[in-house]
Amino acid sequence: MAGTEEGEAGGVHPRSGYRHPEARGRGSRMGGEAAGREDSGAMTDEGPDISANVHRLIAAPTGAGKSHFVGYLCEKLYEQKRPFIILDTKTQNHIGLIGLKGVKRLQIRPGVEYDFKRLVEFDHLLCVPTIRTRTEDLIEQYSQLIDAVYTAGKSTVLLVEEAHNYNKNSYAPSPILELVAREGRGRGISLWFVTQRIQDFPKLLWSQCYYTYLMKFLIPQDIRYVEQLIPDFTRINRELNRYDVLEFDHSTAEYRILPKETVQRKTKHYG
Ligand SMILES: Nc1ncnc2c1ncn2[C@@H]1O[C@H](COP(=O)(O)OP(=O)(O)OP(=O)(O)O)[C@@H](O)[C@H]1O
Repeated sequence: MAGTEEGEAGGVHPRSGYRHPEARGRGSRMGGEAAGREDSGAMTDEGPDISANVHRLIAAPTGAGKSHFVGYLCEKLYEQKRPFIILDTKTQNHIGLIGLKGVKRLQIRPGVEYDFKRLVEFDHLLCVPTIRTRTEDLIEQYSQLIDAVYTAGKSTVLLVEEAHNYNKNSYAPSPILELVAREGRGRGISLWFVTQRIQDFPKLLWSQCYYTYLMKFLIPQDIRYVEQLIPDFTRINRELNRYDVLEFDHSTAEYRILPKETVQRKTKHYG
């Protein structure tokens, strides 16, 4: 693999976190929402833009830093007093977040029926499996929970770990994810999909995301696949160092690189 090539991005320092001028101009689905963010040439310290109630995709290979970054985003939501529900597929992945007061951990046990309608009353919820929960059963229960959130019109961010697992295949999205991706924003629900298998994640769901966050990819087929939605990705990927995060805004085709040093966790990450 090519190493990082500082200075490659048309005179813009690739580590500065500022948008590449050539990436502009794919039109805007978000109206003026992205306006007002000026290029200034200074190092960014503003972090990712999580203000908009929009769906997002976080994708990277295993070990690339997804859950570290997701935890960081949840800390930001928490600071802003914005509700979130994490649907985790691992027992320990996000456990550090329960260090934040009011974050409730719910262990989903196989075969147990939950009153999800009541659970959606919690503002900050971390759902985890037991070590014996099969993925299939977990996805079934999480799908019911997503349905309950949607039905209740609970305004929240739903973080869906291993989001590729919900779908029959990459052309057949899970019905509940498709429904919430299409209609959820109107009910205040943002889906934040997380996946380590970008090629298995349905493009139909990805196309509903306004922001994509990517860490460095190493497999050429994955890079070419990403290029279908982010045309310049081969070049951008070369600019990424390990754990750096690319924030790509699909409404403007602009991007920023968040250097790994800026993705600082307050709670402990056990991933
Ligand atoms: N910005 C960062 N700075 C320092 N270390 C980081 C950063 N991001 C991730 N790491 C470290 O990299 C390792 C892998 O990160 P993480 O667990 O988030 O990967 P992942 O993509 O979620 O992996 P998996 O798909 O296997 O769950 C962890 O030890 C984590 O602490």
